[in-house]
Order: sequence, then structure tokens, then C-alpha cells
Amino acid sequence: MSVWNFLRLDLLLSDQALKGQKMRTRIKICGMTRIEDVDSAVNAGADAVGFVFHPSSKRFVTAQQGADLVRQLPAFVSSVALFVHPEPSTVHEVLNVMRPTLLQFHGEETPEFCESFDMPYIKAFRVGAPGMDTPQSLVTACQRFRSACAWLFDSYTPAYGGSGHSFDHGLLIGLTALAPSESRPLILSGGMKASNLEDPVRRLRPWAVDVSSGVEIEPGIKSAALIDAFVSAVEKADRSALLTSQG
Ligand SMILES: O=C(O)c1ccccc1N[C@@H]1O[C@H](COP(=O)(O)O)[C@@H](O)[C@H]1O
Repeated sequence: MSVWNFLRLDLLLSDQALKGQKMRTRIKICGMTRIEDVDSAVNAGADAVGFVFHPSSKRFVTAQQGADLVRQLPAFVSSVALFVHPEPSTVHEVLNVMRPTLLQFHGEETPEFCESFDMPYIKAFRVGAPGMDTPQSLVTACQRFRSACAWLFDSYTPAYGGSGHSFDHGLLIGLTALAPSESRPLILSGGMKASNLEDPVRRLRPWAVDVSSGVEIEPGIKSAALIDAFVSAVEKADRSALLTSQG
């Protein structure tokens, strides 16, 4: 067998095994402002696309722009509306106009606030912020948000997110050790890109990864080639994790 056929067989086998073992890492591409970027994400195989309703973000979109961007979204691709300390009326406007699949709260919102919209929500934590700078304090912070459908981990920066900066993934160790009944699906974020995701995806086995800057040519302007490379790198990391787990 040639080397190429051997490699193809290897990929095929690991693809099949991945499906059987449900080890696929989900992918969210965030900070969409253009319809062609939404199409690129969908065509590359992203599971979710995100829209930033935080007015000081360079990726800010209005509720109407969000609605226009998700209108052609196919079935089984989720739309995520991201907020930082929003007024309730802002969230209600986005819910009414855009009708997102999920909400994402990226500031210091309380569990009661996040729950008040009666929608599934992702709670983001800025790792390294005061009170979230040790493994145990992170566990304590996260456990207030048992009602979240996932916990997302980003770096701690003044801009609240979308900075392209990573953080010390070792601080998540306490969360990866939680029993399933105590935990929520983990989403790894913060400075993720095709060239640096393999190691954390293999080691932490997050439910999903979330990227904005790492697939952009400038804030809010995505690159189809970078999105493709990102999705391929996640798939490669999944295959590699599976091969390692099989010994
Ligand atoms: O994208 C933004 O501008 C943004 C603004 C405020 C809060 C969060 C924001 N984006 C989220 O930040 C993380 C990390 O982004 P990056 O890949 O490091 O650029 C990601 O979850 C975005 O959804």
C-alpha cells in the first residue's frame, strides 16, 4: 500500500471511529458582520455563528443586521447572540427581531439575569479576572451558573472579548475534573487559531471551540481560507485525540 493510501485509510478509520464515539469538537465562529462570512462558516462545517450586540465592539451589529445575516442559515447551524451587561430591552429586541438559537453573556451578569429571558444561554468567564484566577475560584464561579447550557472560557482583557489573547489553560484543571452532574459543556475560547488549537483540544477535550480574531483579516472581516484552516485543524485535533485514546 502506498503511503498516500495508508494515510487515507487511517483518516477514514479515525473518521468512522469519531462518529461512533461522539468525539467531535463543535465549532462556533463569532463576530459575524457580513453575509459572505456566514456562508464561509456554514460551508466549512461550523456548528454555530455568533453576533456581537455589544456597542463598543468593532464587530457590533444591530438587531436588524443580525436578522438579515441569519435569514438564510440552514437547519442545524445555531445562531448565537452575544451581550455584555445589556439592558433587558436590548436582549428582548434581538430576541424579537433576529430570533437567535442561543444567548451568550460575556460580562459579569448574574445567573438570575441570564435566566430571565427564558432562553438557553452560554455563560462566558474571563479567566484571570479577580476571583477567577485560580482553579478553585473558577470552579466556584462556574457553579453559580448551573442553568447555563455551556461554560465558555476567554482571556481577561479590558475589551471583554474578541481580543485574540489566550490564557493559561492550566487554570481549567478543576473544571475538567468535575463529575458530569456538577459540570456543563466547556467551550474553549480566547486567541484560538488553526496553528495553536491542536494541543488544548487534545488535552482538554472541550465540547466546543469558539473563535473570532483567529479567522479574521481585520476586526469583523473574516477570511474564508482562515475559517477553512480552523475547521480542518479542529478535525485533525479530534482525529489525533482519538488515536491517542486508542493507544
Ligand atoms: O468579538 C468581540 O468583539 C467581543 C466583544 C465583547 C465580548 C466578546 C467578544 N467576542 C468573543 O470573545 C471571544 C474570544 O475572541 P477571540 O477569538 O480571542 O478574538 C469569543 O468567544 C468571541 O465570541
